[in-house]
Amino acid sequence: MQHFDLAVIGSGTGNSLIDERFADWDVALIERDETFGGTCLNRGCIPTKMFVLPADLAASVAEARRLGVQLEFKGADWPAIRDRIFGRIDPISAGGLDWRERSQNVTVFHGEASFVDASTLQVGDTRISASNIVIATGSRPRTLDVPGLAEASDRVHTSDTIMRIDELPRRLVIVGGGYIAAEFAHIFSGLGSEVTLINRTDVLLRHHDRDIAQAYLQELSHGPVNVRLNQELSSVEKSDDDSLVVITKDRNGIEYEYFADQLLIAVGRDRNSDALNLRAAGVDHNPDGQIRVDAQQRTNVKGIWALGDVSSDHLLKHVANAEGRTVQHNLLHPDDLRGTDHRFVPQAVFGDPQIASVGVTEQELRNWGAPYIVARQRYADVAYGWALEDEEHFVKLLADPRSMHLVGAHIIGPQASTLIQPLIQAMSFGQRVDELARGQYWIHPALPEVIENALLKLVLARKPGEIGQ
Ligand SMILES: Cc1cc2nc3c(=O)[nH]c(=O)nc-3n(C[C@H](O)[C@H](O)[C@H](O)COP(=O)(O)OP(=O)(O)OC[C@H]3O[C@@H](n4cnc5c(N)ncnc54)[C@H](O)[C@@H]3O)c2cc1C
Ligand SMILES: NC(=O)c1ccc[n+]([C@@H]2O[C@H](COP(=O)([O-])OP(=O)(O)OC[C@H]3O[C@@H](n4cnc5c(N)ncnc54)[C@H](O)[C@@H]3O)[C@@H](O)[C@H]2O)c1
Repeated sequence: MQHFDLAVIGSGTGNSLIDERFADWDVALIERDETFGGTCLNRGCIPTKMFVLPADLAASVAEARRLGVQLEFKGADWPAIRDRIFGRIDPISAGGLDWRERSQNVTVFHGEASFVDASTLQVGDTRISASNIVIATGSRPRTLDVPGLAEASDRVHTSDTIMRIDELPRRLVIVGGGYIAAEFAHIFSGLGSEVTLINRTDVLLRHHDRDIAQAYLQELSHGPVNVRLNQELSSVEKSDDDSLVVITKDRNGIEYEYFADQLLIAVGRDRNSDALNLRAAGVDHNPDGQIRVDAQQRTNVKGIWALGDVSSDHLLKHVANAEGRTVQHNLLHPDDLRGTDHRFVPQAVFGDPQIASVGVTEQELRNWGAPYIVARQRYADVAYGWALEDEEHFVKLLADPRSMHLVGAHIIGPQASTLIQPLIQAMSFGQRVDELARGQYWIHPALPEVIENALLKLVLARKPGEIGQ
């Protein structure tokens, strides 16, 4: 049996952690999928955002009209967009595998890894052992089990397959109300599909601050997407003209029918720990399959580490990357272990509108009974917002009135994912609201003035009894 210094399971973030500092380690990298490089590259963050940009351009026609510029949307060439995107991504994935297979010290195993014991893995017919094992197996789309879904599988998709379809569907039904539903609703409605989004509750983007989630729902409902709330998928049939008939039920048992060409299921993700035979290694996990790790990314079994979607509370690539850096450091410096900083994890939804957030929501602060001050700043009330003729969008900031540190920042509107960065920085480095607002220039009349003004409102919101240092 071949022995390695390190075995890494999963070629997403797992592959990135094997850098030149491991040049004198004998490493095994195991991947079960045909494509190399994991979710973000092949079927996640990167292709979705490459589709979002053309959708943004298509949607800008309506924006332009409001500003007196007559643009015309003549349609989207889906095959050309798809082939451009995957014509870029697929070679990166193939090139990554090729490069890895030629690495002197790394052996790539193609197959599904499972534990035989705490230091032994089975991959197909091959058995290997390793002094350290990193589990970086990610997550996969959750599927639903309703009648008719399997029979219609050629037109039922998850985020794994929807981006590769042959043509832009005339009618797309999306089931789900989270990140993936929001981003694909924008992509397909922007490019010209009739999109119906069905969610089982009355809240979309449920983990976001309630004001932001409500504003998003309002805007989506008044835009090109047909939003249907409080309905659950109950079955799928085919109509006489070969359309998909998506049948849902509300809480009173009333049935609804939607006709579609394609159906996208976006109801969350399951962690890829079920195939690993964790019991053989004694690795602890939660009932939902989330592998338990400490701040140093160690499982309960010495020498077994985990990172990314399979173990993290945050299913986000920047978090997987940060956890990967922790594992790298800790493998290389076993006497000087570091932890991953999960204090201020930002996230952005690249829908229309964009949403970005970091820190806690107002609802969380209320539930905890924590003191807070809040400021809301509309885009409409800063100069660049005038240029945008913006009416709906805003920044919402939450701070601790005693320390004047930000505890939450939530933005809905143009460039939200970029605007939020100075707030993440301030929270991470412990800058006070007043320092951030007045300790630097804010370019006039650029859009970040919406952040500056929100910060100034927070300064004014502090009552005399709440003066900090
Ligand atoms: C549509 C979509 C859009 C997204 N957009 C964003 C975004 O904009 N920003 C963001 O931060 N995050 C985004 N994410 C989330 C992000 O893609 C993930 O958080 C990230 O890719 C997780 O990385 P990972 O290394 O943990 O897992 P992965 O990249 O999924 O890698 C795990 C690998 O392990 C392999 N594997 C699993 N089990 C085994 C086994 N037993 N043996 C061998 N190999 C195995 C898998 O095949 C896979 O290749 C998005 C996700 C999706 C689905
Ligand atoms: N921009 C980004 O950073 C980005 C983009 C896409 C995905 N992601 C990551 O991927 C994760 C998964 O995304 P997601 O959108 O699949 O999950 P999600 O957890 O964000 O949303 C799942 C949605 O499905 C609904 N749902 C669950 N079960 C259902 C059922 N049986 N019937 C109908 N609806 C049901 C839920 O109410 C919820 O609205 C996200 O949590 C996020 O971390 C991030």
